[in-house]
Amino acid sequence: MTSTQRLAFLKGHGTENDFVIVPDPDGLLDLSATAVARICDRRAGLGGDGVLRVVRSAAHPEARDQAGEAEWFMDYRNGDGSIAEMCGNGVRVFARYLLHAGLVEAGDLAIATRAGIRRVHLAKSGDVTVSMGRAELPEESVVVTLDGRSWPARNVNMGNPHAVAFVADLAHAGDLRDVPPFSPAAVYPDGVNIEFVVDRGPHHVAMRVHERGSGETRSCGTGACAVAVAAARRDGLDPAATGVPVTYTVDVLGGSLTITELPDGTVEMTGPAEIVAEGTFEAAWLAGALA
Ligand SMILES: N[C@@H](CCC[C@H](N)C(=O)O)C(=O)O
Repeated sequence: MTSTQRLAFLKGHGTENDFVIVPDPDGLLDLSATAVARICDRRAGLGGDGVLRVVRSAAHPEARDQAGEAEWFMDYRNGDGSIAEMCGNGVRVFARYLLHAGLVEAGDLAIATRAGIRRVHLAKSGDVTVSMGRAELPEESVVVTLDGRSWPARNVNMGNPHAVAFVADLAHAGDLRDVPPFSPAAVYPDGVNIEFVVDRGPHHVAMRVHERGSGETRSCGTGACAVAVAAARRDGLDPAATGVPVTYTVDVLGGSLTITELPDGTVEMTGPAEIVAEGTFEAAWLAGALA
């Protein structure tokens, strides 16, 4: 594809974690980190927490081995252009786009991601449910530091890395845009997403998040899953041990997600996904962004 061809985009969000969707079924677009960062720029670009490039699995070198199970690959990029393994809100919006574009039918479908296949239940409208795989909780304890204060945190991997810190007040997360928190680079050599969590009631928590590669966002789906599993273990609950599923409501700045951990260890996430606009990139601007 040359940069002078018309390139379509859509804009969508899931609990206000917003994405620019770029359909590129044949994988022809050379989307550099710089181009993604320019597209996600909220003043000089379209604006978004990240980009969802929609590519046929068979046309993407990282997804060819998943093509037998999942026709479409979610090539997710953070707002700074970096690549991440997985995006929970993104995969719901991705599925909603596939239906919107007539590329799939409502019902059950599989989507290829860098973290492996994710199975999605997609109704014609309303919430989308995704099976997010198993959470891994390495034993080592980690510490989250922000603006001179520190909290113990739980290391949770949902395909991508998270540090979950329970705090007394979400205001302790301060202004995450100005002062990014950090956690030990030895544990997280590729960076980490950091969640600050408070209790709201039984099986009900609220979080704020600083995302690797995107800064503070209004929601993070993988983060909400990590938070729910960390909260369950803290509360002495483990579905693998009891055979009883455990559900938490996780409030985020942009809404609410329902997270259920099943006895087989898999985590299901249910939440909204909306397409809000579609258009085409202005050719001259796109040529500059892709240069
Ligand atoms: N917002 C996402 C997570 C996106 C990736 C993350 N920033 C990372 O680098 O791991 C979600 O909804 O899960």
